[in-house]
Amino acid sequence: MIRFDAVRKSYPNGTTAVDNLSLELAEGGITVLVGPSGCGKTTTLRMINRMVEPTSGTVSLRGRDIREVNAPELRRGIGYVIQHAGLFPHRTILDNIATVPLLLGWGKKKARSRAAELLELVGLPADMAKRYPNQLSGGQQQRVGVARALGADPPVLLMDEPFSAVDPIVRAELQAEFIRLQKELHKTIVFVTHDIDEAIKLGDNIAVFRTGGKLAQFDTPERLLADPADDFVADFVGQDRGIRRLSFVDAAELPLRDGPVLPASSSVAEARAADAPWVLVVDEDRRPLGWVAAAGLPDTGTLADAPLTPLGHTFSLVGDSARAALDSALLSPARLAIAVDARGAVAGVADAHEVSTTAATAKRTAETTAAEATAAEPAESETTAAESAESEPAAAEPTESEATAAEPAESEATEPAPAVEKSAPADSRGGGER
Ligand SMILES: Nc1ncnc2c1ncn2[C@@H]1O[C@H](COP(=O)(O)OP(=O)(O)OP(=O)(O)O)[C@@H](O)[C@H]1O
Repeated sequence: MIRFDAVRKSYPNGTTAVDNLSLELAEGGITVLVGPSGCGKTTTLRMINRMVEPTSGTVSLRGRDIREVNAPELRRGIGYVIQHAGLFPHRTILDNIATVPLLLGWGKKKARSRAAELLELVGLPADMAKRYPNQLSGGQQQRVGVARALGADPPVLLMDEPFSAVDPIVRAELQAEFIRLQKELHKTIVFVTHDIDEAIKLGDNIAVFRTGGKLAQFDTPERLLADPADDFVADFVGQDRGIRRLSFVDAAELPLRDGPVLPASSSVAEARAADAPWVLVVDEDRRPLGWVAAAGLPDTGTLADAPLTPLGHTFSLVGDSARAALDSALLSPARLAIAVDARGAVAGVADAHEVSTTAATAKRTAETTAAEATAAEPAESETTAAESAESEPAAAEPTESEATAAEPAESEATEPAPAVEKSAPADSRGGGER
């Protein structure tokens, strides 16, 4: 969908913002660009909608060199979301969202009805339509920013640290909402963040950049965690990557042991015979009721008479990850994770060590799957290469600073969506906000 071929961007002051970048971004997926401050993430993103022109190399969209497409036309198909949302302060929320449809000449009625749909799509109540941006919280404004970028239903969305300016709780909500939206919309999204946790949570693929604008690794989150290309990437993804990786291991792959698991009708003598510090007590359908400590067993009777300690969390063999199993083990009074099947019946137990040592096997699984997927991918389209070869050489373009300065925000249907008002410093280099 989006392809960088040997792309370089350097500035007259000698800074190389992006150095020899070759990268292919899949259609309909989220690619996250991540790395330390100043490593070239934003520059890379802005080269996709021609807010920044490469010094050399080629960026292509669906096989077409983007220099062949005039910038306004290109941007019509590319939504753009920035930190702080960059909303127009003197326009209502509805009119903010309707910006791009209006610029495209949809007519007020149709544009506003589309905006109302989008307001709902991003999870905001209809009565917010008439408010102004300063009457919304940061998280709500950010949702409006996303809605506005989706105005003309662009196939591509560029998002530059869209959730960085809100507190961690709102941020987690926005991320969850974003994942839900993407499941519905299947946009091709390029997402910039400096936060590796956010990258792992959201990315189908992650490009890790190092200072100097060099690509350090481009991989799925699973492979990034399992097999960092070098010390820089290993450091960047963090010391706890082993634990993070468990999120990508299906709980159904974990080895389980049988117990001790006993029905509440079992005798105390049977529980003692199990010779374990804790016994898991289940009902007649094997649904877990609680733990009983060997030390707390009554002298006689059944387990129904024994004092039960609450279970903590169980994990499901259907849909949960090994990470949920690890949490379950660590939070369990017996230090054992309880696996339940689709009916909620106990399938077995595992301790934290058993869960975490599956990482080694899981690593092989993830690698094999990735290798198989790569092998199965069709070769690059011949037509694409031919089309590029036949195309006219691109005309000389204004520099990005000229282009940005010269384009008044609301002048035409050609601004990157959303357009940035002249007064809004959020996305301007001189504004010092980023
Ligand atoms: N117009 C410019 N003139 C000179 N240098 C620039 C210009 N724009 C960006 N740079 C430099 O290029 C490098 C990459 O900048 P870029 O904004 O792409 O990094 P980033 O990874 O997005 O950083 P951050 O996470 O801090 O936003 C930085 O060193 C930056 O100072």
